[in-house]
Amino acid sequence: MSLEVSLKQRLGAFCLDIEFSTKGQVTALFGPSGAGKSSVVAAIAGLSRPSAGRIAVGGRVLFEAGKSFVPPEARRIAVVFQDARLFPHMSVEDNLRFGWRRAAQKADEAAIADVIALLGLEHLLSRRPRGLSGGEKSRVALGRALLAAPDMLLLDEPLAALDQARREEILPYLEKLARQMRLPMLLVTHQVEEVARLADEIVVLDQGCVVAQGPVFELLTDIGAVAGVQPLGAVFEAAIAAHQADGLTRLSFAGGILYVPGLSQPTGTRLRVRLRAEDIMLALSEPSGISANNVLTCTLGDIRSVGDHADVQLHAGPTQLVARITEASRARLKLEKGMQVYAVVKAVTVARS
Ligand SMILES: Nc1ncnc2c1ncn2[C@@H]1O[C@H](COP(=O)(O)OP(=O)(O)OP(=O)(O)O)[C@@H](O)[C@H]1O
Repeated sequence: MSLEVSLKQRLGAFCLDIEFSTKGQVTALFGPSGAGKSSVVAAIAGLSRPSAGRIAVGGRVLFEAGKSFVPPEARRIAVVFQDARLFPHMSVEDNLRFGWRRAAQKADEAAIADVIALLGLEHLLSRRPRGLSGGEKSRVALGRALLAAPDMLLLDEPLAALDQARREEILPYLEKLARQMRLPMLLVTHQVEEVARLADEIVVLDQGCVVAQGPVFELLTDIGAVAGVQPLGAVFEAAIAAHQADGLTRLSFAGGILYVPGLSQPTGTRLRVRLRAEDIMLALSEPSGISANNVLTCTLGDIRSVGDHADVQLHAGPTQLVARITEASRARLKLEKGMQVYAVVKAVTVARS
């Protein structure tokens, strides 16, 4: 389903002038604090009225300046905020069922059971929000939003209020959501790791404007000054090729083979892999006698100097990677575009398919 956003809006001294469209299943709205991300969410949800522009979801026009303004309750858009905003006087189950009432639909018990199972809420149903952990509250808020049967889910920094441990607890649920539900999502975040794990497309905002947009696979390795989503690092799809006797799992991807500590999923499972720029070292000849499990043969692409380090694009077959090395190393290795190099990968992160 497509999301088309074009809007102009003055908020005090701040000017929002936004134009983007996406067909991604999960689109990340990324940018520094104060870039305008929440203001865009508010406009899409119908919580504010831009002075100019048009907003459409799946071709259905929700706002067109001077012509139409669909009120928030009729937009079929659910929003999950970082503070969960549960009803304190209702049990978890009643909070969840409230979604159905808002959507003015008859409760579909099978759908409710599915969402409860998806988000692992079975043992919390009779509890009140007050006693729940931050991660549990976020899961209930997600469940309530899903049960409103929206056309699109807006997630406004749903993990921002959580500590690292709670984030790790809820990220797998978001990954499952992204994989199992066909529901398009717009995820507001300023965490690259969340983008890398969840998103297909990114829209980068700065000072009220869109400064870059594109597929996650491209933008997270883009070393251009504007687009660069820091910290840089490649994200790409791989499949489990084999579980080896030495305990490692072999992954194959379009640019080669990677070995990771044993995974539990069966052979053939498709996964998303992240290789951070800082976790790649470069060598001019194929290294031997090293502890790293992964060495990829690559061709050098563009190189960009940033202070005392250089960001180097690498092509492993059709897969684009990026490495961050010191300027001193770049000079010593006399790196130039088109050279063949060996990328020694120090760490591989495996996320959802
Ligand atoms: N109603 C308003 N009146 C005046 N200024 C506003 C209003 N709403 C937002 N702003 C300003 O607009 C700018 C963008 O705010 P917004 O909350 O959209 O940014 P953000 O990218 O979501 O930031 P964060 O990541 O910190 O949540 C900020 O400078 C904010 O102070």
